[in-house]
Amino acid sequence: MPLTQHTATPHRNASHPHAAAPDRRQSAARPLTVALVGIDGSGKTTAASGLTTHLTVHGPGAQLLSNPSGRSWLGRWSARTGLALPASLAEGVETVLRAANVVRAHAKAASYGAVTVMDRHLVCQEVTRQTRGLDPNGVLARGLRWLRRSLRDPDVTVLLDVSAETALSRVDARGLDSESLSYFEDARNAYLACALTEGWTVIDAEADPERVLSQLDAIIRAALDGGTALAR
Ligand SMILES: Nc1ncnc2c1ncn2[C@@H]1O[C@H](COP(=O)(O)OP(=O)(O)OP(=O)(O)O)[C@@H](O)[C@H]1O
Ligand SMILES: Cc1cn([C@H]2C[C@H](O)[C@@H](COP(=O)(O)O)O2)c(=O)[nH]c1=O
Repeated sequence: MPLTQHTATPHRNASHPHAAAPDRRQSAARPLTVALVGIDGSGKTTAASGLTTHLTVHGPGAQLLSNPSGRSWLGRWSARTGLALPASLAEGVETVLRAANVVRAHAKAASYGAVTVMDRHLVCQEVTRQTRGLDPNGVLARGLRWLRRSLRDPDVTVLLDVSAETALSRVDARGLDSESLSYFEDARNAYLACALTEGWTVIDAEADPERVLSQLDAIIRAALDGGTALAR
């Protein structure tokens, strides 16, 4: 199934350390939502956090919203209890949680005056499902597609691209979970196909974190300057 995406002086928010109120002097900048996507280990969380801090310090302000599926939570629960959900049930839970988190993030982004950085988006779950060979016409798959059509696309979606080998070595070094090289290869190909169809920006995320950050900063500045962000 081909995947398509139809889809300063910061004031710290005590409830979210990465949320900063937009600088009033600069909040004339139109709000912009950027979603970072890519295979596990591509550096989304590292880049999203660095970008949010950078935009908070240098303007125009940013908030970081993660869109997790609860995989790490489920993994920890399994390790603690010695229980494991059947794969299909676990996948269902992940899909529902991802969808709920994305809906909540979009609601928060809509009322935020500066840059919202999203770590993952709905397409991540679609790529995961496709790579795992799940039914593309099941209720959850159709629900994800409906949600993508219903929600406004992020203004900018950036694919952090790394080789399957790099992803595998980073994920192995992190030691939280494990995946096979072929899983990463398939998932990477699915993301690249999607980027081509949707015209996403693809960046080389093999580079060191500072270089990744400077590429992202340039993309955001161009989008803010060039009017990619739509007036709301
Ligand atoms: N540009 C980089 N160069 C080298 N190592 C990196 C880079 N970016 C991230 N890493 C490291 O790779 C590992 C995975 O990074 P991170 O958690 O940011 O990736 P992710 O895409 O969010 O992964 P996942 O989707 O599995 O949560 C971490 O140990 C991180 O320190
Ligand atoms: C594949 C897989 C991943 N994890 C961990 C590794 C990542 O940090 C997060 C990604 O989670 P998300 O909710 O999909 O954003 O989950 C894991 O714990 N177990 C796994 O099998």
